[in-house]
Formats: sequence, C-alpha cells, structure tokens
Amino acid sequence: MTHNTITVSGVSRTFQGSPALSGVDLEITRGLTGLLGPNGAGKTTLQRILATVLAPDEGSVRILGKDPRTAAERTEIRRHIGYLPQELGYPRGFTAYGFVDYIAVLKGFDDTKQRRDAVRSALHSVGLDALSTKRICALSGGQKRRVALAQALLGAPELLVLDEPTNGLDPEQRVSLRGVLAEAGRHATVLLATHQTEDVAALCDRVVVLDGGQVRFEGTVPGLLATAHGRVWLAQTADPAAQVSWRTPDGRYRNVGGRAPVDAELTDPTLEDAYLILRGAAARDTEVAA
Ligand SMILES: Nc1ncnc2c1ncn2[C@@H]1O[C@H](COP(=O)(O)OP(=O)(O)OP(=O)(O)O)[C@@H](O)[C@H]1O
Repeated sequence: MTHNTITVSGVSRTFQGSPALSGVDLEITRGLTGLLGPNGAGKTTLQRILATVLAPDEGSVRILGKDPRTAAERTEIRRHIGYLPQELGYPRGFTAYGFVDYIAVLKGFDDTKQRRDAVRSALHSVGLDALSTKRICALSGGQKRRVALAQALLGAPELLVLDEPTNGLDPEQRVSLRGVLAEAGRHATVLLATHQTEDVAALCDRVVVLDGGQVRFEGTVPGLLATAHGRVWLAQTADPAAQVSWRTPDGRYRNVGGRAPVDAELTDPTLEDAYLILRGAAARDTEVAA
C-alpha cells in the first residue's frame, strides 16, 4: 500500500437506527475514482468519513497512510485534504477572493506571498479570475460552486474528496472543470461523487457504485461498461424484455437491460446504461430478499 491509498475496512454508519453504510470495504488509489449511486446510497456519508468530519460506528479507514482515530494523525491527514462538501455555507460579506484567502489562512498557509499565489491559482483554475472581487452573495449558483471547488483545490492537496463538484455548472464550465480535475488526478487521489455518469466516463480510471449503503461495483470504468455489452439494443418499440426503454430523437427506442431478442440491433452501451443495469439488478435482489 502506498501513502496515496485510502483503505476502507468493514465501515458501517447508522443514523437514528437506519444504516447509511453497511460493511463497506474499498481501496481507493491515486488518480480519479468516480463514486456513483442513487439518492440516499451513502455517498456523502462515505465522503464525510474520508474527509475526517464523521467517524464510522464500526470498521476503520486508513487515509494517506494514517489513522484518523488518532488526534495527531487526523490533524496530519487534514493538512493534505481538499474537501468540497455537498453544501458549503459562506460567511456574509466575503468576496470570492476573500473567502478562499480566509480558508487558506485556516489551512495554515503562513507565507503571505505563497498564500496569495495559492489563492489566485485556485481561483484561476476554476475560471473565476474576473469575478474574484465580487461578493459571493452576488454570484450565481454555478459561480458559487466554483468558489467552493477553489477552496478544495487550494495548495494542490494529496487527497481531494469532492461531493458533486459539477452540480449546477453550465456545460462549458463542466467541461473546463474536467481539465482541472484530470490534472489534479495526475498527482492526487481524487474521489468524485456525482450523478453525472458522463463525467465519470470522461474522467475516471476507476468507479465505485454504492447502493443502500453497500458497494455494488468496484473496478475500472471499462470493467463497468463491459457488464452492459450485448444488453443494449435499438428497436421500433419499447421492448418489454428490457429493464428500461426510452424513445430517442430518431424515433427508435433504446432498450437497456434484460435479455436482447436474438435478432436485435445491438448498440454500444454507455456508462449510464451499465449503471442502470446494475441498479436494476440491485432492485431485483432487494425484491427477492423481501
Ligand atoms: N446527518 C444525518 N442524520 C440522519 N440521517 C442521515 C444523515 N446523513 C445521512 N443520513 C441518511 O443516510 C442515508 C445516506 O445518505 P447520504 O447523504 O450519505 O446519501 P447520498 O448517496 O449522498 O445521497 P444523495 O445522492 O441524495 O446526496 C440516507 O438515508 C440519509 O437520509
């Protein structure tokens, strides 16, 4: 195990008697790992544990070679983490620059010049140079999200825990942020929770799918895609054999999952298809178990 690796062993976490995570085992290595799953799957709970803001009820994690249960090691981990929570509150009156600079002070950037350079670089990387002196309350939702991402990127941390970083961004911004995240993934361990399967397909080496607090898939993006090969077909009608179907702009139906008819016109699956098929299998397993 290198120091860039995150190891999650038998982690469970319950809220008011309901399990949010149940016996999660994972290894997350350097590069970009996508974290997919439906609403309530446990993605945010897992990310909060990895960001050391929440402790598991059971199991343990090792983050960058350290154990967050020990105060000194937890502090050391926090020095090397950039965390973008799902929601971030901003103190009233701050400009974008002022807020990111404030976080830089809290993160312990002692040298003034280095701190200013780091703040400017983080704001530049999310395309906010021109808006850096604007008050955050006057920014749009997507612009605020970019301020939040800038504070996570400060100082090029070894571990980036990002909860839906591209949420609310317009297509140009999403694509431009892919460049930032891809660059970060060259040097850091990045865990990217998202509902955007296209972002995972475009960016990530590996993918984890959580559902009902359990790991449903852990592997490479091509590995997840391969599970859908031969299971997506086009037809003139919605095929009852499919798990889901929808009408495409050319008038034909895209049928996903289930068993393709023998003479079906198969088409290449997307990561979204593979994810939907996996979700369907999870739903069937739950029905059988009930
Ligand atoms: N602080 C909390 N108090 C009570 N229940 C919680 C808390 N945090 C999470 N939960 C519950 O734990 C489960 C997992 O929630 P979590 O936010 O981790 O899911 P998620 O995969 O991030 O969902 P989403 O995609 O909607 O953000 C949900 O049932 C949620 O209601």
